[in-house]
Amino acid sequence: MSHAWGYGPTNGPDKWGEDCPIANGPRQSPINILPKEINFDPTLKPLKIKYDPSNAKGILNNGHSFQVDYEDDTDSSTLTGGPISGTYRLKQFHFHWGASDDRGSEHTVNGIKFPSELHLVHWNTKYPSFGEAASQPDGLAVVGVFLKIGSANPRLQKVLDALDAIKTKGKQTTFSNFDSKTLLPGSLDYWTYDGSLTTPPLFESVTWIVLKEPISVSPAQMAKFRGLLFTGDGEAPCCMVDNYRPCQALKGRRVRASFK
Ligand SMILES: COc1ccc(C)cc1NC(=O)Nc1ccc2c(c1)[B-](O)(O)OC2
Ligand SMILES: [Zn+2]
Repeated sequence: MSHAWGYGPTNGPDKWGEDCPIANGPRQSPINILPKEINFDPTLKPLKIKYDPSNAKGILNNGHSFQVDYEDDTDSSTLTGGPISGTYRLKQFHFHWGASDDRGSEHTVNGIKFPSELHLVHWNTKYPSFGEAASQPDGLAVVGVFLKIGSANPRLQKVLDALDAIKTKGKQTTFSNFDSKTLLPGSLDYWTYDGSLTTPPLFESVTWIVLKEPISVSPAQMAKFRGLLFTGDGEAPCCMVDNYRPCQALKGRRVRASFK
């Protein structure tokens, strides 16, 4: 690809392999989750999530999604337990969504797409920084949460209200005192497998932890996501929608469940 990657017809997921050969690697994400073919693994521990709301720093439109960034210079917002060993620090969270409610998630369950998927990104503190960890096989742990159309989710509202200030690519604003733990569903039951970033550079560095229980989002709230633009100020506007990668081949990988 001569131009930057994206989700359009000339720079979208089926073109990423031109610049990123790992796009066809052995542990690519996302995948379709088939619960009937998954074994409960009694050795899996419960997830332990400890987030400090004061670590929230800012919210940014990065031209592919929007992300809420966290202070990660101490162990005050961490993920431990689950399938991982050691301590992983929360770095950022972001979403993927569709142009309509029938698609938008990256992972699918029995082939079903959800309208959106939340990714909470954590890096392994055995490495000195996120940038170092991002390319290591055990570098990242991402908690994926499906969003399902239903009643308006009050926990999303503060994030949605900030989107007007970051409509175009490159815009950012301060975003403080937000407890991302409130975005999680009641149950922390999860599926887990070894995978990758779902956007270039597609590093095969992610232990995926996909929660079984979705959180709710209303159609009006989904419309707010779709009001963002992929494009920057002064460019021909292009709605930020369908910023999800299609499912990739499992290539023999095992998916485990933390629940029966
Ligand atoms: C240009 O992008 C980079 C350049 C340099 C470094 C070190 C990392 C990145 N990208 C990156 O971390 N993406 C990224 C990180 C985490 C997640 C995803 C993408 B996702 O799959 O969407 O969900 C979880
Ligand atoms: Zn993501």
